[in-house]
Amino acid sequence: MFLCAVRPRQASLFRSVVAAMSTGTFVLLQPLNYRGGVRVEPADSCGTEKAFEPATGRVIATLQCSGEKEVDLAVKNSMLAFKSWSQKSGMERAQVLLEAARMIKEQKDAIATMETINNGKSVFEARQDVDTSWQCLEYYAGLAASMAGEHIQLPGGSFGYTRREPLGVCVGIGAWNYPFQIACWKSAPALACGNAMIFKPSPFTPVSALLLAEIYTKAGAPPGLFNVVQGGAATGQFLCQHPDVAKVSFTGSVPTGAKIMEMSAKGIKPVTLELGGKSPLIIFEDCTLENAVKGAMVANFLSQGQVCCNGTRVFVQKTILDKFIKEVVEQTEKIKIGDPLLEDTRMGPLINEPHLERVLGFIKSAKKQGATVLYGGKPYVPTDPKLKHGFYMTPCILTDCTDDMTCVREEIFGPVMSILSFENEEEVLERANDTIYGLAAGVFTRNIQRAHRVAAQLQVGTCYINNYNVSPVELPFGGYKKSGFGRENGRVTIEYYSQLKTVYVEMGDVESF
Ligand SMILES: NC(=O)c1ccc[n+]([C@@H]2O[C@H](COP(=O)([O-])OP(=O)(O)OC[C@H]3O[C@@H](n4cnc5c(N)ncnc54)[C@H](O)[C@@H]3O)[C@@H](O)[C@H]2O)c1
Ligand SMILES: O=CCc1c[nH]c2ccc(O)cc12
Repeated sequence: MFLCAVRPRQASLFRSVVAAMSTGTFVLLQPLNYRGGVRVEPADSCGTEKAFEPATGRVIATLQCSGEKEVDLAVKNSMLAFKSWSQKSGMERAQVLLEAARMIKEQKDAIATMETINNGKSVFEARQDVDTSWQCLEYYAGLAASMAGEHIQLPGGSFGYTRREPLGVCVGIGAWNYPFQIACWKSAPALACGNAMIFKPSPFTPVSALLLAEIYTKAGAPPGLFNVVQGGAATGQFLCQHPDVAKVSFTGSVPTGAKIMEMSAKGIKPVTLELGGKSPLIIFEDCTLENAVKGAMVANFLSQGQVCCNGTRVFVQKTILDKFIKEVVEQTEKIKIGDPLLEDTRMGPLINEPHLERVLGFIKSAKKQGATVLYGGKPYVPTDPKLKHGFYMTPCILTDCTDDMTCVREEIFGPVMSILSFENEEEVLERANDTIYGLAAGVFTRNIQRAHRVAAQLQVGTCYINNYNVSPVELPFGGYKKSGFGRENGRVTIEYYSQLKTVYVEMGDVESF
């Protein structure tokens, strides 16, 4: 039996314990809320939620969902931290973020192991997520000191200037697919701008946000600057409705996003919504086929397909359809499914049983509607007996798909690639844009004019040319249409975590009536 984490001064012990950890051994024993720089049990609760180890199907924790009182305590505590933090210079804030980034880098394997145990993604991928996480902290540390306003000369020697100021206590609400990374992508710009943050992870993945909270404290953040409250929808509602919360940044589904927006509207709070997608990936006959095939795999099977921006509608030009299908099936057959903590595993289990059933249900309905299951799409039981109750399935390739099928219209959030064919550019653009979503898109072609022409016409927040699912922190990420608004990452995100004050300075006399 292992504890999930230890106090900051025991961090090296934590690293060695976690590094030695194997699938099926982990138990959560410590409190899971974080307030005032320490782990705490919630002051009150509104029910419980179970967190699983998806690889084995074991329950690793039963969470107490934080009630209204606990949420209020967390907000009050964060307001105190905000007072001192918001008065610090950008350079001072940067020092804390840089130290936290250094500690994340140092504990990369331990954090990735924990993420894998709680989420099910392969440890190979989880390490990449941790890299993008510390990079995000470093990036916003770099911007913190350069946050500045303008000086504007006015008639008669008068002038004005603007100040970029923090918002206050911001709430981050996360999805379960990138638990640690989402916590970093929200907290790093928030803290860099001088805000405090209360983060609520998905109840399915409560673990890694706590590791981040402990790291921030150890890096020198004042107690309360980054608090964690655990819980589900009710806890999320208490947070969004709290009058002293200044902003909500949400990552999750469209229906929940709509509710968050409604609650925030009542309190006139700004929101960032990072929602779902059904992104098109367009493969032209003049592409480099090998790259296009790899791109389609990355666009569909990373994190067991549980990625919001996945390119799940794969449009392939008719002239290369057969070659593409043959190659993509060959590559998919090679994906090693199994224990996500093993170094050579590339596909672990899905997040939980109901989600696995839901994904398999989409495949069943695709068949009914006339699609062909060319490969996979079945429950999978690894040979290792300890994994037999895990939530595994084989990656699925669907062909003979049409634009009106459910598998082509709805977000599946699992390893299911729908292949569609097209004749020409004009036609494919119209079909690619025929969706309520607008998170991302991809285009594979060696024709440079075509690549940019297509990118310009796709109604999406991110368009990949000759690659897919690469998210460097320097580039803004977010949606068009029902995939949300606001951005994470990139310089622009500073604007989403700050407000602009204008100061007018009179150099003459006041003119009266
Ligand atoms: N665009 C992006 O950046 C992005 C990233 C990851 C996931 N997603 C999307 O997230 C979805 C999968 O994640 P999920 O199942 O965790 O989504 P979800 O909407 O069910 O839950 C997301 C979070 O919202 C909380 N929540 C649920 N109801 C709430 C309410 N009424 N008020 C406040 N909080 C509430 C949940 O507890 C969880 O923390 C997919 O649709 C996926 O596309 C989007
Ligand atoms: O799952 C969708 C894309 C994504 C990957 N990592 C993160 C982190 C934070 C987000 O809001 C979205 C994503």
